[in-house]
Formats: sequence, C-alpha cells, structure tokens
Amino acid sequence: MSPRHEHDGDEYDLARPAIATEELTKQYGDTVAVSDLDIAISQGTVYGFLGPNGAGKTTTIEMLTTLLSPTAGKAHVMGVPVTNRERVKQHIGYLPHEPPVYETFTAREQLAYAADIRNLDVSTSDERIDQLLERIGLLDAAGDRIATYSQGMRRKVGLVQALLHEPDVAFLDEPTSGLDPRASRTVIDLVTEQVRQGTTVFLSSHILSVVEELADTVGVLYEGELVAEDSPTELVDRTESEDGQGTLEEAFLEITTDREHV
Ligand SMILES: Nc1ncnc2c1ncn2[C@@H]1O[C@H](COP(=O)(O)OP(=O)(O)OP(=O)(O)O)[C@@H](O)[C@H]1O
Repeated sequence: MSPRHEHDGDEYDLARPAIATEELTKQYGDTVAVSDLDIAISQGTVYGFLGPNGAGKTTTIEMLTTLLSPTAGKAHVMGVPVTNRERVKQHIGYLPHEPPVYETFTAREQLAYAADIRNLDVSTSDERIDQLLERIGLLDAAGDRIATYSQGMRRKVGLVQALLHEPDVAFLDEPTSGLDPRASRTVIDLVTEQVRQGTTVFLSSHILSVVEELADTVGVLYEGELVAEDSPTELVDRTESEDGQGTLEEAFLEITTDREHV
C-alpha cells in the first residue's frame, strides 16, 4: 500500500499527483486563454510554468486556485476537484501578482489575520510568523503599516502569507520579482526548504534563472497550449548553442520563436 498524507480530514495517496488537469480550457468570449491543458505534477516537486505575456499562465493558476471556473475540462489539486472551492483552499497557498494585503495593517497584523482565517493555533502561528519574517528580512519593519512598504516588501509579506500554513501546494506568481539579489536568494532558499518538507510548488516566473534553479519540470505555455514540458536540463540540452552552454532562457526563446514561425 502506498503511503498516505492527511490534511484536514482529506486523506491523500502520496503516489498521486498534487496537481492534475485534463483538457482544462478557459475561454473569454472568442479568446481561448487556455486550451486543452493536460498536466500532472508530482507531490514535493517544483513545476516551473513559463510562457510569453498573455500565454494563459495567470488564467491557469486562477482556475487551479478556484478563483476562475474552467469553461471545459477538469482539474484536481491534491485529489480534490477545483469545483470544490472550500476543500481545495485548505490545501493551497497562493502568492498572486498583487498580494492581497490591507494597507492599514502592519505586516504582523496582516499575517496574524491570515493565520486566523486559516484557523491556525495562535501561539504556534505567532512563532512561525516571527521566524518567517526574520528569515525574509522583514522583522524590523513588521510593526510598520503596509502602506509604507516598497513593492519588494509587499511581495515578501505576500510570500510569507502564502507559506504560513505550510500548504500542500503553493502557487507562486513571480516570488522574486522586485527583490534585491540577497532577498531573492533568501526566497529561493525558503522555497527549497518548503519543498524538502513536502510542499509542491507551482512557480510562474519570467526570471528564468530562478526557474532553472528551482524547477524539477518546466512547462511552456504558448497561446494557451502546452508546447513543451521537460526537466530544465532536457529543455536546455535540446537547444542548439554554439558554445554548448545553453541556458533555460535560450531554450525558452527557441521554443517560443519556433512557434511564431509555424
Ligand atoms: N478577464 C479577461 N477577459 C478577457 N480576456 C482575458 C481576461 N483575462 C485574461 N484574458 C486574456 O486571456 C489571455 C491569457 O491571459 P493571462 O493573463 O492568463 O496570461 P499570462 O500568461 O498570465 O500573461 P502575463 O505573463 O502577461 O501575466 C490573454 O489573451 C488575455 O488578454
């Protein structure tokens, strides 16, 4: 029998994918934003989701996080269909493009509020909030109002909010955008640590060096279709490079340029 994972009463077979979609499709009027998407992401791995602007990444994430209803097809997160919003929400954390924070709250108030919504135990969550704030270099500013924060500081609060409850699956949209190199490194290390502890990460980013470092598998979306999916190494190896030292950026450019000429 394969091992099982338990979370808020949902028992889950560890051999099953954390995220699985079948012909997942979203149409806005005549625009097909996501078309027949089939993905299966193993638990405890990082899936790098790439694509040019307008490829359909945010639409996909919003369907997987239950914020948007698919037009057709199916999607499951930790075995729960995305049509079951309340149960999916128990398994996930989400850092969207614009982190949902209250300007008038301090970071500590915002995170305590997020912990309360999640019904986390106050004493353990206060401790975890402080640990994460320290880790991410925000402890000194934790008592200041978010209205006074820079974009990078808001991103950090959003990231802590997404990881606070140790979700089974974390959807991270540009977790390092706007962060200085040291802060980016801290975020990469924090994400790596969460994955080691079993979290599955769905990572969408245009910062390809970060994706290359973190992702076990990379999927490239182009005009709503998954046009490539492989490990970063395999994708890079496929790219012709004169010096034989390809990068994920080169691979991405080649994959998406090829498409423009099809
Ligand atoms: N609410 C909406 N109504 C109509 N069309 C939309 C809506 N949201 C997105 N679209 C369209 O769906 C397509 C996919 O958009 P989406 O935001 O998912 O792309 P993306 O890959 O996240 O882009 P980016 O990298 O720029 O954030 C685009 O053609 C976009 O114009």
